[in-house]
Amino acid sequence: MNVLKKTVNISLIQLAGSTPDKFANLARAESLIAKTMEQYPKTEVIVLPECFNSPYSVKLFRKYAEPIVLNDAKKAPSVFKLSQLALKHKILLIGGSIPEIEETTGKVYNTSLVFNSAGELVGQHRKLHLFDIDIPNGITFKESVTLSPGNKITTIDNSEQSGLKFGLGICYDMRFPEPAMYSSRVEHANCLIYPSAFNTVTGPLHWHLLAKVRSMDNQVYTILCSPSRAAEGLTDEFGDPVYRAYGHSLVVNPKGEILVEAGEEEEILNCELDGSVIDSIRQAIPIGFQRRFDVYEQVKLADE
Ligand SMILES: O=C(O)CCC(=O)C(=O)O
Repeated sequence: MNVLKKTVNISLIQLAGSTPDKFANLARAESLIAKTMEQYPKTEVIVLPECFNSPYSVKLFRKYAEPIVLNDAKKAPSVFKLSQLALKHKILLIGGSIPEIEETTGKVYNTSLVFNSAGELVGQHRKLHLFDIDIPNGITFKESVTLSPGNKITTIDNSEQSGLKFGLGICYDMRFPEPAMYSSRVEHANCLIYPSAFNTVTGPLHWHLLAKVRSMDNQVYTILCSPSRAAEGLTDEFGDPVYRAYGHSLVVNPKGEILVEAGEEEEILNCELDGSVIDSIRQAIPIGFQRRFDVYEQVKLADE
């Protein structure tokens, strides 16, 4: 079932990599959202990148973390700002992700917040799969040093307003086909959205492939939004190299074709998602109902 009955105008903001000043990062997001609305006034949905308000560093996530409380600019300035911006511009805002602290447990999560055009929080996703990898002579990263994983698959239904019903994941989550399939097949999402920040080692290897395969397997749109790439050789307050995101934010259609793609600099992308493309590819290549769950019973997720 495809609930995307109209076209949706969507913009992705490939924001400059976050500085150590949280309020400067929020102000940057605010001004780029305003610029997007000026340049692309038909925009109904805006997507921001992973950790857009904080440096991407396991040593710093806790310092930048805020609780998810509404209407409290002091306690949760990023949450407040995202809500205000969604309301001001009357958009569905997929607010990248921010480090979240759960006050009752002291646990820190990498969390994506979604606000509707009334500025209401309509969904949130805690990164389900933490980015713990070790590629010799490539990159070592261990989010689990400070972050805890979320425990649920997130599908957000904004079909009444924008037409979008989307599976929401954060970066490394895109490597796992099961939640994407669950959102698309069981919950009938028409789009998968991943605020992300791949790097210069795994980006060239897998970024485009992953976006295309998630779209192709599920015959839905896939949207990846990254920060722009930081200059080479910068170090942070600990003397550690500043994380260099891959860039290349993009939108892939349900056929697996890239519709728009950014380079490595700060950039705004805009495109239209068209629900009829989902219907036509599903008719032409009907893998949705050709599945043989009678043969691979154990991986059955839902009947067509
Ligand atoms: O999966 C990858 O290669 C990169 C993932 C990542 O950078 C992240 O989850 O933040």
